[in-house]
Amino acid sequence: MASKPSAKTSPEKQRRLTGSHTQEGHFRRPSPLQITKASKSEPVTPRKPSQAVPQVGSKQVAVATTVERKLPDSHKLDKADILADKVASGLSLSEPKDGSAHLGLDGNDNRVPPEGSNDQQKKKLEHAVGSTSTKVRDGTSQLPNSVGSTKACEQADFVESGKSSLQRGSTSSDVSDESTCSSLSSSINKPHKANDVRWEAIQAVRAKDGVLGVSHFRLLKRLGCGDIGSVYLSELSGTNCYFAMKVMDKASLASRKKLLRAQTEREILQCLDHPFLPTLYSHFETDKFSCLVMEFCPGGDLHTLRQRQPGKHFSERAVKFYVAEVLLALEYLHMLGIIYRDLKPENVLVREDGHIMLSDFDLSLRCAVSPTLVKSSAPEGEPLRKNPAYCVQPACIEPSCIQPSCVAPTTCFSPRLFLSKSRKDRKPKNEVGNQVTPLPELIAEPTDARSMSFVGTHEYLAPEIIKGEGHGSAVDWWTFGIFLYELLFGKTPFKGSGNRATLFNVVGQPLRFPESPVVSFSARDLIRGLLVKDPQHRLAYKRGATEIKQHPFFEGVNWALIRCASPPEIPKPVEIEPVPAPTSSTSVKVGTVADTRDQNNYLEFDFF
Ligand SMILES: Nc1ncnc2c1ncn2[C@@H]1O[C@H](COP(=O)(O)OP(=O)(O)OP(=O)(O)O)[C@@H](O)[C@H]1O
Repeated sequence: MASKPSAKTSPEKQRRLTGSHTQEGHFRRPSPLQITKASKSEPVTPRKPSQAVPQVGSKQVAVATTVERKLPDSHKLDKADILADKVASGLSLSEPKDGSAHLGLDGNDNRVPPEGSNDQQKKKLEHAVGSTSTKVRDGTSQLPNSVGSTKACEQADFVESGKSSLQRGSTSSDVSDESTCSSLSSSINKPHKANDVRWEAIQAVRAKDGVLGVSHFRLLKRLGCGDIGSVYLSELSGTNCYFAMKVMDKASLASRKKLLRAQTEREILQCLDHPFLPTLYSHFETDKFSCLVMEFCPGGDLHTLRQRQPGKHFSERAVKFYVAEVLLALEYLHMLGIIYRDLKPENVLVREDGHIMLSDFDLSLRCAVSPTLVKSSAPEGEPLRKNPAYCVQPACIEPSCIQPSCVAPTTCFSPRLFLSKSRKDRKPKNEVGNQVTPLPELIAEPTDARSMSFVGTHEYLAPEIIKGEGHGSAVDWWTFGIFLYELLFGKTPFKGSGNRATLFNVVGQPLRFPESPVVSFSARDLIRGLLVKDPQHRLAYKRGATEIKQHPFFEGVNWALIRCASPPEIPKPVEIEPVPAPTSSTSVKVGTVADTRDQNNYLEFDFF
């Protein structure tokens, strides 16, 4: 008997929406800017359940349900928000020599006092905030064309009214701040996806019909809604292949000055070819919409999954798995010159096989990077290029690209590279025969990147972003530390009673650990290394992921084969009842995507 999954909206991102939070687990964290703007004109609407699950034939499709968090009814513009606006709009695009100068504030006002003198810190930050608000009111932005973004989920633009989920939105200044931007290849070339049945299905349609378009897809369910679009579970008609299709209303993007952001995301997605990053199968445009066809992740997001854990936190073993995969994804992104900037559990989706996929690249920063192989596994004296084992091309930095066959998945977490003393003479069980030499050490950190944008999510914002000092790739290592902390302890370390308090805490409060749950010394040590407020003294500042991978917390992780390790949890497949064959999937003349509705068990709207 087929069972329907409980129909809820997609993993929300409400942490991006502002408001006071009462209890952990009830609110999504917001981001200052979007909140600010949204709150001025309209109250934030709580999420509502999404449309019923469509029946898509007697297939098994795992569709994750999500945990809802209550949202505050309305949001107030607070000084921290104004600071956000100020930082977003009042800064020069040039690479900062001294970030404070860009704020137009006295340098001292912008500096945070040493930890411990919290009152003093507050006063100084208050001062900065005050100056900021004045600037904003005076409209003295140094960037005339910069636009503060409303990051709230403006779902009415895209989907039927009242059916959208609110999202914990990320803050962004929407400033094109790439000071050292490199152009990314736009070719869709994904050698690691060669045997993917979904590619084959798409190629078959292309071969048959010439081009792939929206009419080839059936939209089955809205999975979620972000700042720039809505994402739908879609089936490539008649193929049993499911995709996540992100649909963006071009007029809405243009009116909200978000075209650049959408373009950034598309260009980044086109570049990616990594097991823990999304595959972009196709991109097409209609008169009204821009559509991205991506891999569908049925397991929901890590935020939702965490809510379901006992004590609302993951076991340390599970955390090790998830953060290790995220680390590899970030490493790859940095190697491509992409600073992600929006790491949080909501953006980490769970694939059908339980492995993760980092999503949402519209806040990412592209920059120049020169990946360097600092240590080869080749015997001394042997030139690197004579060692065919490792490829240092950005497209395949992942050492697993040279390990195509994965014969012993359970060894992925067995001690291999970083053996403790007691184990050093012991041979790891089931050691994979073709991986006996140490992995090479590759540094792919875009250390020269600088941005002055205010992007992220309150609880995840790095101090240097809040202070407007200019930031680079180290922000990803800060957010990685917050992410690790949240997965382990079930909450973030600097969360205050409101957004403003949170920002003060991030900048001025020392890191503290709760007494429970008990976590290992190595986990706390890693967090301490990552949550260093001065980015230059932060772990991974210079050598990026390489430094983090060598931390004892990851002892035993087989980086090359982690994609074959057993995940902590595999999403349950949900059987969906069959539906009558549709007559047409995109022919209903309903105007816009905003008119999307559930009809004949699948969603239809007019794309043209
Ligand atoms: N590949 C996917 N598989 C399953 N669900 C997805 C996928 N991609 C996105 N979603 C769902 O859709 C929601 C919105 O997607 P997405 O994050 O891409 O929108 P966005 O406009 O970029 O949002 P943001 O406000 O974060 O910029 C996500 O929260 C997630 O629940």
